[in-house]
Amino acid sequence: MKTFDDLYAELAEKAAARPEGSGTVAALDAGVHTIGKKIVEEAAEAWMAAEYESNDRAAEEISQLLYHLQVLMLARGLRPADVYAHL
Ligand SMILES: N=c1c2ncn([C@@H]3O[C@H](COP(=O)(O)OP(=O)(O)OP(=O)(O)O)[C@@H](O)[C@H]3O)c2ncn1[C@@H]1O[C@H](COP(=O)(O)O)[C@@H](O)[C@H]1O
Repeated sequence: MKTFDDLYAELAEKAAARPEGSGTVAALDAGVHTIGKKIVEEAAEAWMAAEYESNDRAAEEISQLLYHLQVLMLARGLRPADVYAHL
C-alpha cells in the first residue's frame, strides 16, 4: 500500500525525469492556478462522496485530493517536512 510519503517520492521523481505521458508532469506544466482549480474540484468531490456515497468512494475521492495537493506542493517546491512542520 502506498503512503503519502511514497507517493510524494514517486511524484518528485516524475517531476525530475519528466517521462512521456505523465499526468503529473502535465499538471506541473499547467501551473499553480490550474492545479489550484483542480484541488477545489477534488475537494468538492470528496465532500459530496462523504455526504452521499460509500466510505470506499469517499476514500477514493480523498486520495485524489491528496494527490493534487502533492502536485501543488511540488509546483511550489514544498516537501512533506515543510507541511508536517505545521501539523
Ligand atoms: N494517485 C494518482 C491520482 N489521483 C488522482 N489523479 C488524477 O486526478 C484525476 C481525478 O480524476 P476524476 O475522476 O476527478 O476525473 P476527471 O475530473 O475526469 O479527470 P481529468 O479529466 O481532470 O483528468 C485523474 O484523472 C488523474 O488525472 C491521479 N493521477 C496520478 N496518481 C498517481 O500518481 C503517480 C504518477 O502518475 P503519472 O504522473 O500520471 O504517471 C501514479 O502512481 C498514479 O497512480
